[in-house]
Amino acid sequence: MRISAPAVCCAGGCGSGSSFFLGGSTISQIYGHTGGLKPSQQRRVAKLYERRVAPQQIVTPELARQLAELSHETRRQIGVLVDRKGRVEYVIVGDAHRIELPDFRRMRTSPERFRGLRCIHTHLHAEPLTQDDLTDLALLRLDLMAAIVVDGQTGLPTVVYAAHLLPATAHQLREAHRSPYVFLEPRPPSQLNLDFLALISSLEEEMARNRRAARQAGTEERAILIGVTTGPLSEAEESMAELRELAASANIAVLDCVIQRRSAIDPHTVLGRGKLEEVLIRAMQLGADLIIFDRELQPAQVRSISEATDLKVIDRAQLILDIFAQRAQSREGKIQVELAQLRYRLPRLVVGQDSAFSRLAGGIGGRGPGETKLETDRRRVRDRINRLEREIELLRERRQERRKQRIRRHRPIVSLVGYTNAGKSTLLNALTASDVHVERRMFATLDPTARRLRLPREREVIINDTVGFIRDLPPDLIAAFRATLEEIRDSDLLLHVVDVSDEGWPRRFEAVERILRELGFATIPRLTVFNKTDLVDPASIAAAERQIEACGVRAHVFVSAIDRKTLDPLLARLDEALAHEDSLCGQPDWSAAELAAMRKI
Ligand SMILES: Nc1nc2c(ncn2[C@@H]2O[C@H](COP(=O)(O)OP(=O)(O)OP(=O)(O)O)[C@@H](O)[C@H]2O)c(=O)[nH]1
Ligand SMILES: [Mg+2]
Repeated sequence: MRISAPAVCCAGGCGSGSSFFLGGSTISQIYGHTGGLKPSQQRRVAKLYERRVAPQQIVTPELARQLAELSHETRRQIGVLVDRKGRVEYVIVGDAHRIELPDFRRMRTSPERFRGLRCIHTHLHAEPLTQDDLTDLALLRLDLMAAIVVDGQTGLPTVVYAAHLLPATAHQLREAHRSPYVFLEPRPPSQLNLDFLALISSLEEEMARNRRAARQAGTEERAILIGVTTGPLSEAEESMAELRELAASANIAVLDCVIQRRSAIDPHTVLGRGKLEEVLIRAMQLGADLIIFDRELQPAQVRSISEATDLKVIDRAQLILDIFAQRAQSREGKIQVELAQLRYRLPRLVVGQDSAFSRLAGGIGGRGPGETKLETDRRRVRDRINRLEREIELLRERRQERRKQRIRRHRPIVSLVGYTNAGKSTLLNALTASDVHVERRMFATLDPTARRLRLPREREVIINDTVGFIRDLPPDLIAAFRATLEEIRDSDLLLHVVDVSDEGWPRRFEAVERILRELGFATIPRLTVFNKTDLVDPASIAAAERQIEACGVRAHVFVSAIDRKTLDPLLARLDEALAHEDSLCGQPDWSAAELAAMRKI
């Protein structure tokens, strides 16, 4: 069995389905391959809509017999989808080997429930459930998949093969390679004495229990993270660890991480098709709400992956944008984030996916517009982008005015820059006895804060806290935050704060230097401030010192922002640097080749 594209059926049996009037006014649509059926056969197939099954039963012997007889006669598989009340909701005709289920994934179900439909269909060659049957069971989250074997001689049903899904926790999946399916013992239709309703409610209870257990305090959504790489596995793992941190910062519980190494990225599905199906089945078993890819997805890729699942699919850039959206406080911050989100999402608006607006209103989530709404949505997004750009331009001019005044007062400006979470705000607080918001999460700071700092030699400087950087910062975000980042441009000195307790610091250092270069700030003198020395042993500090000096960075200092005593050398260095700005010119303006060399350390 395979899931078909959203079913569009024409009346009268054109090969892709047909419609019938049964019992007066109701239209009963037969889905699938109806071409070539005699009108009398079509009528009998349509009559299947009138059958009822007791809710506790999987299938009645009568319905099984009718399905078998019709299949035998037409040499085609015939199937019905039955709801929890025992009503036949869909009738589908296939060919001798398969039938295609209508695609109803757009109708979302709660992640704590199955679809509320079981599929009962016939098999003409005595075959048990096929891999396609099982994949449909999982991807459509059906209550149950059953295949009635039709006797080739008599046309009567012999046995019923049936399977249902088994919810699991991430722990169970890791420990026991638990199969997602439970197969019932094959039995003749009259001996299927299982209370179907009781079974399905106990499975749904288990699913809800697992979800509650996976819900960590304060988390709102549950995700599976996917990394696909053509490079070294170690880099993919490091990047995945960062994606985990980002997810935590966005209040998302991570249920599982999957990394696949491939010789090439699949242009349609990113992962291989088989692997993608496996991930989707896993997501269903674990009760995930969304899948997050650790790379940028092209609009077409989002579309084709979304078509294979009713889970939400986002990429790393979108996750970062979501965090920014959750954090933005000031009017300017909010406008900048909204602009970045809209620019990012415009080419990615997909029919049936959440609209640009519902997402902004509701954070990560929601399903949205149909085809007709899409064009209106695109136009509205473009209009809004134009409005926001004008607003940002005004704010930018105001900012420039303020900066000019500051420069007129001749106070040197020092800006803290660095990777997110490096400790910039903590350092600002320690240096100026302020209480700027500090958090273990990434992107705690979005709005720049300026404070006055008095240096030992009575010199007063302005010190700026800025938004943290991250590897592969989404370009839309950089563009939108240009106004904020311009604050950095007028700095007399940059303090590049590096978290030395993070083993991956050289790569993070490199990412920040690269962004500074791209923003045109590489010529501003820089002092590298290794922070969090309280978390590492002296040997690691010495090793870091050797590494950085090997790269020609002489201007560096080691501190622990949570221990004021360690800040004196930094203050002295600042004083000295601002007294003779030339003393910092030893900081190289990194070329691409130097950055590559840095990376190999
Ligand atoms: N142990 C230790 N923790 C530190 C130190 N400096 C900062 N932290 C912690 O590191 C985390 C991040 O600190 P922040 O000051 O928010 O980092 P940031 O660079 O401003 O981060 P963003 O604003 O997100 O870019 C917080 O939990 C701090 O308490 C330090 O020297 N030692
Ligand atoms: Mg901060």
